[in-house]
Amino acid sequence: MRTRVKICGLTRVEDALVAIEAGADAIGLVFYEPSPRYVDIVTARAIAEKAPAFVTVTALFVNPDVAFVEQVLSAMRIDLLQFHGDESAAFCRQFGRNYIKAVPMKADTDVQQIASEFYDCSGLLLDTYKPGVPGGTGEAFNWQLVPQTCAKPIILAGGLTPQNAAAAIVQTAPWALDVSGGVEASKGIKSADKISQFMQEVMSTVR
Ligand SMILES: O=C(O)c1ccccc1N[C@@H]1O[C@H](COP(=O)(O)O)[C@@H](O)[C@H]1O
Repeated sequence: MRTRVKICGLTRVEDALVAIEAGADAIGLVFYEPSPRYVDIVTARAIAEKAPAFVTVTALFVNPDVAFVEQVLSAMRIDLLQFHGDESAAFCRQFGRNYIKAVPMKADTDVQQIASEFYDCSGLLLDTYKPGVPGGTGEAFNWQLVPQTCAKPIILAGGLTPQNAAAAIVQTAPWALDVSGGVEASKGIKSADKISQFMQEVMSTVR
């Protein structure tokens, strides 16, 4: 089985088309204004419209207002919500949509307990913990912290690149990888070459 791939932080239609053509299973739109990958609703809708069937359009939020999430949901096709802040399980599930929850990984993070708290999530996205930075750090965490079994699908994130994607899969056997900065040419702008290399590395590790 090939490990699934989400390419996050798309800010341009042309980058989304490259990601989809390369075989991305999901694309991510960042609705968090401080991020260099932030997309406004008009741009996000133009990107989302390009996603064919079976490519999951994901909306990423960090501690959003309920009204803002609802505004995004009513403005375009969104298949999956990604919460990357301190949102509670009750907050995440109130929209009645499939969602994934980011987990900032520290040495003592209890992933099993979080899986039980977020029992209805579609996956836990394990990302690098960095004080004051909710995500998109471009830094990997200690993959030995990834549990070998979990009640929820594990999505590995944080500092993934074409150079470490295959090792990440071999070492952690995740359901999916989530990459943003590692396939960029510059902040917010994706590199077609890096996306292609990343997907080739993932495809080289079919299990
Ligand atoms: O990409 C961002 O700018 C971002 C901002 C706030 C929260 C999450 C963000 N991105 C997510 O962070 C991880 C890892 O990113 P990277 O590959 O290390 O750059 C990934 O899940 C992105 O979706």
